Amino acid sequence: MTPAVSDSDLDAVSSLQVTGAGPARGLLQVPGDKSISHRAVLMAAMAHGPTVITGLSMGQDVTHTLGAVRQFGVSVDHAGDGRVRVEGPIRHEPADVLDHGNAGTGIRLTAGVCAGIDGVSVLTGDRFLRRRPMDRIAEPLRMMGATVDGRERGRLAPLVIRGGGLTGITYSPKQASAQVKSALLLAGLSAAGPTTVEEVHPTRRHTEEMLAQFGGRVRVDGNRVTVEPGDLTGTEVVVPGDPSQAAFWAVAALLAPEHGEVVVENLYTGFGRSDFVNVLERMGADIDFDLTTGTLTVKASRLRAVDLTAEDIPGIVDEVPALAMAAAVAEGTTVISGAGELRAKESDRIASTTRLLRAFGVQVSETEDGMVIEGGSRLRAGRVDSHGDHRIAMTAAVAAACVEGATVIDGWDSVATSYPRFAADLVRLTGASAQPGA
Ligand SMILES: O=C(O)C1=C[C@@H](OP(=O)(O)O)[C@@H](O)[C@H](O)C1
Ligand SMILES: C=C(OP(=O)(O)O)C(=O)O
Repeated sequence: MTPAVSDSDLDAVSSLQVTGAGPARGLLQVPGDKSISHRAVLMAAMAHGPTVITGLSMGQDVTHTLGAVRQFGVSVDHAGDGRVRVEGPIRHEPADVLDHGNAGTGIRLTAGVCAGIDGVSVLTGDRFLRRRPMDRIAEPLRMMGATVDGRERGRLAPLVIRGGGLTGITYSPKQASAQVKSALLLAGLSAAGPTTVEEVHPTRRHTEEMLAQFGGRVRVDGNRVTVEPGDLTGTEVVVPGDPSQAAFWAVAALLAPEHGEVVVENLYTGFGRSDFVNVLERMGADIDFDLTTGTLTVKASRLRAVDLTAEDIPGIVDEVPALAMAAAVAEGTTVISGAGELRAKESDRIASTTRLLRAFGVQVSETEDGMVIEGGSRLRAGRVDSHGDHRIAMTAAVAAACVEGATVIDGWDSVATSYPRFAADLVRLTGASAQPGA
């Protein structure tokens, strides 16, 4: 008999062993959206008057953002169930180093806030985050007038920012990156004159949407977004469920040809986050996303290969590992290209996804900006390393749940950055057993 799994015990294990039972079946709600949660906390900290946030992500990434805003002397009252009261505004430089853990969104957006503060801020993170490029925000923030330094000539964290006295700029980021856009818009709130970001490919619009909600003056015109300097006012924020987390359950319903059926409720329905639904539809999945309720319904289907190119990537940037696993069981060869940005995530996700698929017996080759996946595989249990990347670990877990035998996932503790209790949901929805791995 499988030992009882306590909900949170498995979050902290460094290796998780999953013994498969079949595809996912059932109804669930996923954690509050991580992107929206970071922004809600930062804008609440910048705003005048209290903000009450409900449904906040309880993952470590967002907990680090809450820790960061406390360093600015902002009051944070956390009820522990995703309900938080934050009362700003930030009035001075942080009292200590801002530790963002594993969170790229956390450090880059907070850097934008720090650039607007008259004082010095030091921002850092874990060994994975300290390897990720920061020049993408450092360069434009310098153009606005901040002093930004860091390791490797200001390219890597720890970053040291001396902010204040900014001037608005018009800037076109080289990458399609909502993080870069958001860092500049947050800095622009305290700049002299408007700040405009022009995107090559449109990216998620949470910052634009939430600035408006906090009373900021923001204009969106096609791929151009402009913020005018001004104060924010505290408000109420209800964070919907995270579509990127729902993607794992969609794939978990589809990895076996029969029996899978998952319903995920209360998801964010706005721009740029549910393109994985369209991709799975292109692959032949029986999938429906109700935009009025935010309910995603996925049923077992025979999948076919798909070509994913640079145009597709910004809308599925965090879902590629899960979609690649779906492609492994689809009929035909899937080609993913134009995905070079994936090399700058928590892990080099082109390399780590390729290794992940191979561990399950899939034939896959890595290219400079993507991968070629031979479909029609019968997945087999193996041993996988997450490389410190929650999305690799969660993709491995849903695949492991659908295959016979035991799979060990090393680096499982990375999952707590975005989805505490993922293992408990996995056990409930798939009938798989999960225990600490040896
Ligand atoms: O703005 C955001 O909340 C995010 C933007 C994306 O990163 P990039 O801006 O680097 O593409 C995404 O990968 C990340 O998980 C969250
Ligand atoms: C890339 C991600 O997040 P971040 O950049 O915030 O670390 C992610 O969650 O997949």
